[in-house]
Amino acid sequence: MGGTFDPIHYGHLLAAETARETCGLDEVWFFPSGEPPLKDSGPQADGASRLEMVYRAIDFQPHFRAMDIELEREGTSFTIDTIKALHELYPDRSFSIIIGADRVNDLPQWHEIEALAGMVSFIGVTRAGETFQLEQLPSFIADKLTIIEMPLMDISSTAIRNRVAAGRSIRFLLPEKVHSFIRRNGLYESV
Ligand SMILES: Nc1ncnc2c1ncn2[C@@H]1O[C@H](COP(=O)(O)OP(=O)(O)OP(=O)(O)O)[C@@H](O)[C@H]1O
Ligand SMILES: O=C(O)c1ccc[n+]([C@@H]2O[C@H](COP(=O)([O-])O)[C@@H](O)[C@H]2O)c1
Repeated sequence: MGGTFDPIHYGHLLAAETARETCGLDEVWFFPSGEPPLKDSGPQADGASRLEMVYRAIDFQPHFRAMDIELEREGTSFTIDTIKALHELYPDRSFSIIIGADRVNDLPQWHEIEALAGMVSFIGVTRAGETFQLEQLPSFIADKLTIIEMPLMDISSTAIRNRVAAGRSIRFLLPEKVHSFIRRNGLYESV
């Protein structure tokens, strides 16, 4: 499960856990993007902080791992490059990409999407405020896509950053260990 994770929140964690359970995944690996593709602006927090927040969020979860694979790579963090690297490192594993409904809808715009669809399957998770536009997807994507439902959580990293900048509470939108890291380091206090 890739993401900007700026910061990671309970929407990400519940999507991952629901996908793991529903699709019988062995593990979920979280990889924060270095330079997210298709986003208008880059992350506000640096890569090391976003990775640290992921580590704190998944602490003690035996089926969750965090990877710095995209933070170590230069340039735009295209998923296909990550999957190629993971296939080299773990040739006996097969991979699924977990994405929310917003990302499912923009799959046709992903870099080298035909090749990517040949290498992975996609798990699309419901997201509050987003509707799947499945009829827009070419069959080579639709054939590799499983849609699953999670209890909807109307949480986004943008809303969390805006709340911090406005001096509002972000408690219970993300794990307490992430919350304390944000407060201690003064993250997101200005927009
Ligand atoms: N509340 C949520 N429910 C389901 N999926 C989510 C939710 N929030 C994020 N996702 C999914 O998690 C992945 C990573 O998302 P990302 O890190 O961009 O978070 P975000 O909350 O969308 O961030 P931002 O508000 O900064 O755009 C994406 O596939 C996204 O669709
Ligand atoms: O590879 C691509 O072209 C591509 C385009 C858009 C999004 N992604 C990946 O989808 C994941 C979620 O993206 P985002 O922007 O919602 O954080 C993250 O791992 C991105 O690198 C990948």
